[in-house]
Amino acid sequence: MDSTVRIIGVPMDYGADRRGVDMGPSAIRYGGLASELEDAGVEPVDAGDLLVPRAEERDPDADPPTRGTAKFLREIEDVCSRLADQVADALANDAFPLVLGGDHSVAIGSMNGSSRQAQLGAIWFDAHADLNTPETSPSGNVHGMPLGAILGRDVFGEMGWAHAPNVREDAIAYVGLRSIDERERDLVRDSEMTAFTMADIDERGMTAVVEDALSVATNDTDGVHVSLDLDWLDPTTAPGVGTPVRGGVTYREAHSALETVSRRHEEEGALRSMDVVEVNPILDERNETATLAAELTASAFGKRIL
Ligand SMILES: NC(=[NH2+])NCCC[C@H](N)C(=O)O
Ligand SMILES: [Mn+2]
Ligand SMILES: [Mn+2]
Repeated sequence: MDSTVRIIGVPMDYGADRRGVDMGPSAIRYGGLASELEDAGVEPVDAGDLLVPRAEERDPDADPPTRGTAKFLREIEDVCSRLADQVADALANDAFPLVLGGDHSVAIGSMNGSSRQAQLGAIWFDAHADLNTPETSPSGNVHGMPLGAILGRDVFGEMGWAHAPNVREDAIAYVGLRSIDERERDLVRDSEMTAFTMADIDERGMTAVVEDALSVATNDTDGVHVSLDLDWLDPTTAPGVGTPVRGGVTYREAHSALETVSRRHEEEGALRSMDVVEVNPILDERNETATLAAELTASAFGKRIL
């Protein structure tokens, strides 16, 4: 790959209950992101962090923390709208937008910006389906809703900052699902999305699964958004996440998955945008999860062992 990668940090934790994921962008940078990307042969340009007002500094009278059952939705709208502009600006300037979260609600902004001028497919590397809406969410946490938002489900359909009309359900593939809420299960089953669970990875191997996911996401689209939630990995390998789930992807499987993505990108220019989310330095051990996030990102951009 010969392109410029524009790094956009989003130090936001409004979408998650456990504090600390706002420090993810710094931790991933300290984990060696820029030099890893250089090793991958791309030129990283760091655009710095978006300004995210701290929860403690909000005017308590301005907006209640919970709107319906989506906590901090107004704050998330503010951040994601600005993020979408930044992502669109990067693409307009021939730079590849790489968004560092932050909790997974940042994906609403990344995918909105990335799909403004293009039909966008997506691969969702995650333990969770993130398909809730304020109506279905058991927690009210927006990091469990980004795909519900993008697809314009329930109230999100009326929210232009959330709903991304150029993202078709049938161009989205999950890889590594293993924790789905009760009401979400039917939503996933009844959707047109393709869901590869951990069981599929066990049976068929990571490479075959990711090849299929890429075929879903590139079918009749202009490019693919890769959303990498670090809780996709097993918590023994990636302990620094707020919602860990046992039985996740191994270190080597994860690299293999992103190497498969990069190979397809080299062949057909499949990748359009990416976000790396849910790294929580407070819960991490000596920054290993953030370092892993940096390494996996480099694999997606073509870093190879040999
Ligand atoms: N991006 C994440 N880590 N999402 C976790 C979501 C957990 C749960 N499904 C919820 O809606 O609250
Ligand atoms: Mn997750
Ligand atoms: Mn997620």
